[in-house]
Formats: sequence, C-alpha cells, structure tokens
Amino acid sequence: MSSVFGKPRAGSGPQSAPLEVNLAILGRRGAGKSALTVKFLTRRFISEYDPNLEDTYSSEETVDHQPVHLRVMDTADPDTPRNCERYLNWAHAFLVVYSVDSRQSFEGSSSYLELLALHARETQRGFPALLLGNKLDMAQYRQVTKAEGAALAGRFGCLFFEVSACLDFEHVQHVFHEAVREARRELEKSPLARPLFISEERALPHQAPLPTRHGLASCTFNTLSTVSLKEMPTVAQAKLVTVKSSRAQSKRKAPTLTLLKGFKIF
Ligand SMILES: Nc1nc2c(ncn2[C@@H]2O[C@H](COP(=O)(O)OP(=O)(O)OP(=O)(O)O)[C@@H](O)[C@H]2O)c(=O)[nH]1
Repeated sequence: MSSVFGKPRAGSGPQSAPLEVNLAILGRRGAGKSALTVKFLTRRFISEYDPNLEDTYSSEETVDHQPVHLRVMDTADPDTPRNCERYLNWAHAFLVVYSVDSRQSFEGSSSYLELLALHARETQRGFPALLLGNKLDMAQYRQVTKAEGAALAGRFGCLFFEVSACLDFEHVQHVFHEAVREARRELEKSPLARPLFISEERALPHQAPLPTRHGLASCTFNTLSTVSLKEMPTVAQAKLVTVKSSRAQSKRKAPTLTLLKGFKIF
C-alpha cells in the first residue's frame, strides 16, 4: 500500500549495495516497543525492559533479495513526545505502536501519527509510517477493536497490522520488512536524502509549535536548513547487548537481562 505521508512508487529490482534504512519505533510507554524490537532482532520475547533506555540497533537484513543495513531506534519518550527531532530528522520510516489492551496507548499512537503528519507538512517530505496494534495475544482484554486501528491507519493513509511480540517471529519480521519497503519507496523518490543526526535542540523563530491537544505542545520542529546537523555517529560493533531492567530487578534477583546476538549498537 501507500507510504503514509507521501505518494507510493513501485520498487526497483535488487541492488548489490546494501540499502541504508533508519527505522524509529514510537509509542506510549508500555505499548511494547522494546519487546517488538528485541523480538525482531533476536527472535526472542523478553518481558522486562528499562523504560528509560533508548537504544539504536543495527541489523543486516535481506528484503526482497536486496541487502539492507537496517538501524532501529527503540525510542523512550517520557509521557509525551519530547525532543522529537532526534528521530524525526533521522528516520526514513516509523513504526507507531499501541497496545490493543490499552485505550490510552491507542490515543497516544494517534498523537504520534499527527506529529508525523505535521512534520511531513513542515518539511514537504514523505514519512512512511506503519501503525501496529501490539499484544494481540491479549485480545481477550481488548480495549481497542481491530476496526478502530484500521480506521486510524486509514485516516493517516498508513499500513496497519495487529501483532504480538510474544507470538510468532515471522509476523513481526514481516512488519519490519514492510517498513523497509515503505522507506525504500520514499528513498527512491528522494535518493539524495541522507540520514541526519541532530546534535542540539535550540529555539528558532520559525519553529511551529504542535497542537496542544494530545500533549504534543512540548515538541517543536526545525527544518533541515536551520538546525545544527551532524553526520550519524560511527556505528560500533557489539557482540553482546545488556539490557538493564529496573522493573526486572524489583521482581527478581537477576540485575540484568542479556540479549545474545551479534548485532551492532551505537
Ligand atoms: N502479553 C504481551 N505482553 C507484551 C507484549 N509486548 C510487550 N509486552 C509487555 O508489555 C510491557 C511493556 O513492554 P515494553 O516493550 O517495555 O514497552 P515499551 O513500549 O518499550 O515501553 P517503555 O520501555 O516504557 O517505553 C512489558 O511487561 C512487556 O513484557 C506482547 O506482545 N504481549
């Protein structure tokens, strides 16, 4: 289907050079962003994460026979989007996650989609997004129907999936690969677009404040021409990623959870 905030275009054939794709995972606390990210990267479901940890991971993928160097930013906004430029000006595509058993997280996902739509208007660029209703395994406690999820996705013209971080890996992988396809379509339209890393946040006269409803007032946008930009930091290789879990610590003695996987982190 379409990219969300830009018009779609048919993908090209396989290429030998890896495609670089940055993907940001957005959503309210507890929606399952970390669980989905870790499931995709390790095929494992790990139940407890530090809600304040924000990490960017890197994985070599093959999507439609094309090698893809995929970076995934598992964001950790506090209660509402904050300092959004760190992902808005970095990502080629977004996964917006809510939990099907939480109406509050669904409303939060709507806020993120509005944020992306506003940013797309500000920058005149397409920002593919996919809406994910997570925790499908908890469907008996649903607060959000599938139809509501589909309707919200339809309002923003984005793809919609219901998933579960603790069920089958293939479905989660399919969703991440769909995000790569959406990003690839957008990159083909603007081949010169490069990922940028925003080094600082500063007040600028033309900044457009977000609507105050949905609690987005703290987020402001800078256009690419007016902020301090740096190249992405060098990616470091890592064989072991340790996820400290304060919630886990409170529940059990093990102080850390360890993800064994040969992927890279910044
Ligand atoms: N049953 C079920 N639980 C899930 C699923 N995904 C995540 N969880 C649980 O939901 C809780 C929150 O998951 P996280 O992955 O930490 O959510 P998050 O969106 O990263 O939240 P923050 O880290 O607070 O930003 C954890 O206890 C997870 O184990 C799922 O698909 N099914």
